[in-house]
Amino acid sequence: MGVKMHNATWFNVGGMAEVMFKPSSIEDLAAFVREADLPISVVGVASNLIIRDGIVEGAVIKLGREFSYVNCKGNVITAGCATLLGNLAMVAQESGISGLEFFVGIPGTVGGAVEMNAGAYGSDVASVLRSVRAVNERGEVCTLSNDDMRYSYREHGLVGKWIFVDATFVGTYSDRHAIKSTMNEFIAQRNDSQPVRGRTGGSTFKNPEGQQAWKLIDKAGCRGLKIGGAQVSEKHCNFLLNQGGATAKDLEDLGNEVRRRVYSMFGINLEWEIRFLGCGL
Ligand SMILES: Cc1cc2nc3c(=O)[nH]c(=O)nc-3n(C[C@H](O)[C@H](O)[C@H](O)COP(=O)(O)OP(=O)(O)OC[C@H]3O[C@@H](n4cnc5c(N)ncnc54)[C@H](O)[C@@H]3O)c2cc1C
Ligand SMILES: NC(=O)C1=CN([C@@H]2O[C@H](COP(=O)(O)OP(=O)(O)OC[C@H]3O[C@@H](n4cnc5c(N)ncnc54)[C@H](OP(=O)(O)O)[C@@H]3O)[C@@H](O)[C@H]2O)C=CC1
Ligand SMILES: C=C(O[C@H]1[C@H](O)[C@@H](CO)O[C@H](OP(=O)(O)OP(=O)(O)OC[C@H]2O[C@@H](n3ccc(=O)[nH]c3=O)[C@H](O)[C@@H]2O)[C@@H]1NC(C)=O)C(=O)O
Repeated sequence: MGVKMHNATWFNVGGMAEVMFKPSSIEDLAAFVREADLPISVVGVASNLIIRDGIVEGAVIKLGREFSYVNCKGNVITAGCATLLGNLAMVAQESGISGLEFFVGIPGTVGGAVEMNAGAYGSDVASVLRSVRAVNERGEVCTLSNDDMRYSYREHGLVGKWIFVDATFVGTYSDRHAIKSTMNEFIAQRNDSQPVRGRTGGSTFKNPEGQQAWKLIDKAGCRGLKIGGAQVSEKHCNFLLNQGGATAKDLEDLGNEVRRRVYSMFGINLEWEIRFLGCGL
């Protein structure tokens, strides 16, 4: 028994969740957290996640489509945490609100972006977030300000477990055509440099301070390296790909081999940006 997870992930790998819970409202979610006597994990659309090949113990929560909505009030935009970032960027553009263009092309949800402080092309969640509502581990609904999040590069400084349910962003009024053309530029740059149509998890490692991970990986001779069905992308060597039939173990082993080679050449420990869930077989 259990729920197969691989179809729900960008890498298309992963084993079974013991329990999957899809809340349809905040009350539903909060009650589940209060009452479930199980370890809890959360997934968005798993575009930054390797779910290992064995079991994810306890309950995996994935917000239902009821959490996928965008509301604009002036230059303030509130989005449910299941909203796809591309949809958020599109609504902001149609409403003439600038600042959220960088979300176009990041294939995750608002919840995943708030957790990861997702960013691209000189901006990130920390630059545009006003506040976020979340359910804490006691099942209470709390509002956290941008300052409360204590954001830094691809992480927040919150303590404990939080399930984000909606997020409020502030942009600036601008011309719709100008916003659209910025978005088109970002899409073109990304299509040129990243394997966006592959089964991938985006950047595998954070860029070490003052360095670009891909250059270290390239110099360490890892471009195109393969383990099983997993391969370091030829196009962007900080991206891993499932080229067909890869297991989560192939991807994790390949990432660790890249880290080993980069460490032995440069003495630099690459830090995984991709998150892991569950146990191996
Ligand atoms: C082709 C490609 C390009 C990418 N480009 C970028 C980029 O330019 N910039 C960038 O920053 N990232 C990029 N990514 C990575 C990824 O899309 C982002 O990190 C995204 O924000 C993850 O969202 P998700 O819904 O897929 O989260 P998941 O991968 O499902 O989860 C990521 C983390 O967030 C947690 N999480 C998810 N939802 C919630 C929630 N509601 N409450 C609490 N925690 C939650 C999970 O537990 C996990 O720890 C890229 C990925 C791909 C595949
Ligand atoms: N399945 C995936 O996550 C992957 C998708 N892709 C790419 O995504 C595209 C669609 O893939 P496919 O699996 O057929 O798509 P689906 O429509 O079946 O859904 C893909 C994922 O996105 C979520 N989702 C889709 N639309 C919305 C929405 N409007 N609001 C909130 N969440 C949404 C789904 O959540 P829900 O559970 O609510 O249906 C599911 O987790 C393709 O181009 C594919 O290449 C690539 C790799 C993996
Ligand atoms: C994809 C992610 O975010 C990305 C984000 O999209 C981009 C754009 O802002 O900048 C970071 O990548 P990055 O530093 O590798 O920048 P990119 O824009 O992808 O590449 C920079 C330049 O290097 C070139 N490049 C990159 C890889 C490679 O193998 N060869 C190459 O020539 C690209 O063509 C581009 O001209 C983020 N990654 C990290 C770890 O910070 C992610 O976090 O998952």
